[in-house]
Amino acid sequence: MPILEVKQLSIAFEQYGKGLRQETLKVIHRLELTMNEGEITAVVGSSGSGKSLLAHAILGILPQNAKVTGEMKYDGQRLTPSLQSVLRGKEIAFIPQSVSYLDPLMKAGRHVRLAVREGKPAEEQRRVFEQYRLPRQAEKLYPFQLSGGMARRVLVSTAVVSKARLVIADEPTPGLDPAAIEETLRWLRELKEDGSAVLLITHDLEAALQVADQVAVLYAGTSVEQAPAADFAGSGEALRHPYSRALWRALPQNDFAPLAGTQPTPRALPPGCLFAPRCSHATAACAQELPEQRAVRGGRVRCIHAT
Ligand SMILES: Nc1ncnc2c1ncn2[C@@H]1O[C@H](COP(=O)(O)OP(=O)(O)OP(=O)(O)O)[C@@H](O)[C@H]1O
Ligand code: NI
Repeated sequence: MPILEVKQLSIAFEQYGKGLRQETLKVIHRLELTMNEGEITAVVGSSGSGKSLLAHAILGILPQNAKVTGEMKYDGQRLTPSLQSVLRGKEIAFIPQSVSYLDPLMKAGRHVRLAVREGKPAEEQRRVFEQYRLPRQAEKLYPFQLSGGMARRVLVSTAVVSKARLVIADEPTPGLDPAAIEETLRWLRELKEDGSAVLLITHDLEAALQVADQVAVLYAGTSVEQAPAADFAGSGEALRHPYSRALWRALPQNDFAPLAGTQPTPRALPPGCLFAPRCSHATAACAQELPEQRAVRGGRVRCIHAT
């Protein structure tokens, strides 16, 4: 049984537009994701594709003005707001995109001790600090006194001591040098070896493929494909969606060929398939309606032409 299933997730924001008229901005459209126990699932997509909103929806930390529809299941149970609040920070751990999620008034050691679920908090915290090469004195430091590298280690330590079954890491490698990226990916692999399922959110497909078992590709607020990581190979012939193939081909070790055009914004979405305006295979039928995501060759794809 999957540890997490997201089906037909849609998110809209009620907000005030020009002239204080209320408007509804649809940003996530029928997004789907399945995660298996003990696997690393990468969610890749460019800026604004909906990666962080997906994470926040799973955790139940979307802003008040977000309207959410669709279905999420954790370990076979409906992921309701009350279940989310029970699991959050415990069975489901979050390594946020920004260190600013650390409570500015809480010392690093206490932050980690509060997440300990098994064993003695003080002992576990010291053990994990050693494991992640955090100096003993760091436990007494406030977030603003930590270096960027130390703060990342504190965030990972917090996830590790919680022994979470599901760890969601939002963009854990932005702007890091190659050694720091390697290190962060190693931490994620260790979490997996310790039995956690890891959701790795990143715009860096190359980094994702170093650790992921499955890859979900997002575009303009929807999922276009979920595929085994092994399908990202050769010229991308095993992939099912033209956008996943384009992402793969754009990598430096492949054709390095950028895709022309830009991702549409929520205010200017095309009708039908959201990728159609940039797709060389698009036909008139593509503009009819947003295709459903369906099973094709051991993966899932949202494209009427995929075979
Ligand atoms: N609170 C909000 N109100 C209105 N629109 C929002 C809100 N939060 C996010 N959005 C919009 O939803 C879309 C998806 O945003 P999201 O933060 O999930 O993207 P992302 O894939 O995480 O991007 P990045 O790689 O830059 O972190 C974007 O178009 C964004 O502008
Ligand atoms: Ni984000």
